[in-house]
Amino acid sequence: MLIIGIAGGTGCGKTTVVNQIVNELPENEVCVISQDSYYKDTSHLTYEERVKINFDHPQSIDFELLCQHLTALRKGETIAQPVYSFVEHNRTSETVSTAPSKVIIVEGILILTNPKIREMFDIKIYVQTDSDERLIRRLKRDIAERGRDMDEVLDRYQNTLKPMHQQFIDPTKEFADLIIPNNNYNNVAIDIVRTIIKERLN
Ligand SMILES: Nc1ncnc2c1ncn2[C@@H]1O[C@H](COP(=O)(O)OP(=O)(O)O)[C@@H](O)[C@H]1O
Ligand SMILES: O=c1ccn([C@@H]2O[C@H](COP(=O)(O)O)[C@@H](O)[C@H]2O)c(=O)[nH]1
Repeated sequence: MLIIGIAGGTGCGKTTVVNQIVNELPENEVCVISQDSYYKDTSHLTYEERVKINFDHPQSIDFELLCQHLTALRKGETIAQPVYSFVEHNRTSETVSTAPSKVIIVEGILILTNPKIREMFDIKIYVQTDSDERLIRRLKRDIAERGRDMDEVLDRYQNTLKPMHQQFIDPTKEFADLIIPNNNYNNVAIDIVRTIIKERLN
């Protein structure tokens, strides 16, 4: 089994990179775990209280559950991956049954901040995109797909995203085996990662 961790600031293109990598690979050989599925369950809070959570701080993530799930997958067990709702800012009651596979890709802004999770990765990748480009992408995506408006995205960017990125996310670059520059679509880097995975699948 090969476990690949893909980190990088919000909007850097992690999800897009993962989709590009996975696209041409056999479906049953690769599974994807998103850190977003492991935001802590905050059902005991009201929506107004949940909106105020700092979702860019490592404490917002249930790393214990993520660690349990990765350990289970490594042992060949199927897990029930939680499904997160960005609109509700909360875990839903649904889960997705995720079976172990030869390659597991874990992606998320904070996955390299946790030493136990970091140790589980065979390859650590950091997707690097300039902050202005990330902000533009995040604005467009969150308005189109996550039910936000411009003021909300910009307030969150100034108050939490930027300081948390500087304090927690950007420093994890030093743990990466590979840094993928992603201001533009980087097909060469995608091909390299795909080649590494294909070698493992053969
Ligand atoms: N290299 C790129 N160039 C331009 N837009 C991109 C690029 N990569 C991703 N995007 C777009 O930027 C937005 C954020 O990308 P996404 O993959 O969701 O980032 P992340 O998962 O890191 O937050 C999406 O709307 C996506 O289509
Ligand atoms: O309820 C939530 C939980 C998280 N966020 C924001 O999402 C990003 C992480 O997702 P990416 O796909 O990597 O962008 C993080 O910056 C949180 O601020 C949210 O808005 N609401």
